[in-house]
Amino acid sequence: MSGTPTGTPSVEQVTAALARVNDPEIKRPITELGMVDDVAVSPEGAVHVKVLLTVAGCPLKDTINRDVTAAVGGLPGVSSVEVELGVMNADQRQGLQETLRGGQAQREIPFAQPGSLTRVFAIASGKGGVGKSSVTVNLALAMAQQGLKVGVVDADIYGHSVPAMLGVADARPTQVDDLIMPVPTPSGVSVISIGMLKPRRDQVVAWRGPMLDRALVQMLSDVYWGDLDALLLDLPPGTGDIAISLGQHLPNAEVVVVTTPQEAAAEVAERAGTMASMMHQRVVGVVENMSYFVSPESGEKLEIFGSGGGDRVAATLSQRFGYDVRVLGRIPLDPSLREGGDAGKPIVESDPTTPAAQQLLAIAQGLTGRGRGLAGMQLGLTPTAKF
Ligand SMILES: Nc1ncnc2c1ncn2[C@@H]1O[C@H](COP(=O)(O)OP(=O)(O)OP(=O)(O)O)[C@@H](O)[C@H]1O
Repeated sequence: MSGTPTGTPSVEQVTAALARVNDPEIKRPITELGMVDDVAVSPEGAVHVKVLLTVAGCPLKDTINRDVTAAVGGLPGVSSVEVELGVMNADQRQGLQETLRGGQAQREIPFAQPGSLTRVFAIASGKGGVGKSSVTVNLALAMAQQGLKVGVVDADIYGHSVPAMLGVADARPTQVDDLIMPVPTPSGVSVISIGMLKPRRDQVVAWRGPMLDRALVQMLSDVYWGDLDALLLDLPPGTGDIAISLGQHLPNAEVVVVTTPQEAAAEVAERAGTMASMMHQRVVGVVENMSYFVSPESGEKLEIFGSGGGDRVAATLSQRFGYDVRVLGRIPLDPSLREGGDAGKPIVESDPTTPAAQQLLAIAQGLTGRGRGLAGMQLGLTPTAKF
């Protein structure tokens, strides 16, 4: 489409430029989401754009303002850009929700639908503190580095540490009526945490089965995840209510069991793996974390937590399930892994050449690189599970 006779862009050309601006949370063009309310171009090339935010006080309004200004300001003949920010009314928000739900009024878990192309990985452990959350965030980032669209659900009611590890500790999700936007993180993965659903951040969660179940379903169905290639869930340690709920709602989840080399940790990890199998989920492998420490002085490999835990869990689960459960990788103890987590910059991003990061990158590759053949499929014991 050509511009106006005076050389200024037409409204259509401005709109076409706006179609290249994505809403930072929904990750779709603002033009598709009904967010562009008005476009006007003066004969002198001054452009006025009215953008409707989904909610008042949208935390990302500055990003939207900047992206719109940059997209329109780059057009030839534009002398100035004025962005007016408004807020959607109830009807417009309703329309947005319908667009996002693909016209479906009913809320459902998209990842449990037949034909869903999202790989769901549940990261489980027998006991706390073995590094399950660290493994989850690093695998998520490693998969994002492979070019995949990745979401993370922090379902660990005891320790929701995932947002901090991803650099969004204090973020709260934007809510458009009853649709929740996952929080975008600097590394490109989106996250929602059970901690974000609490009315107050410092509130202690004392939820029992049904409330936890509702919280899990909410994180899976009320959150607009868009088209994800992979969804990773950080489960609470052990074999509690969340593990049961997950088995019921997402039987197609592939379970990764994290353990340390220690005998006691391995024993409870076996229970967590067995629980997943009872819920008809497939255990795709074992990650042995804190496997060893290389002394910086002598270069000696010190087995601080003993040895053999990963192999033991893999052997026991293989024997119990009658299919091969492999050790996917062994991650050494590395202070920079902890520091990366504390700083909100996981090690695969902050220190990717370390042996720990290399192991995590290889584990992610092993999980996603495998085709969608039989090896990646759930056992097929439930009618809902198709992959
Ligand atoms: N390989 C490692 N090297 C050094 N520190 C590690 C390693 N793995 C985990 N850590 C550190 O150990 C602590 C516990 O890890 P993390 O929170 O990931 O465990 P978790 O199993 O998710 O615990 P919880 O279930 O209690 O939340 C964190 O401080 C983390 O930085």
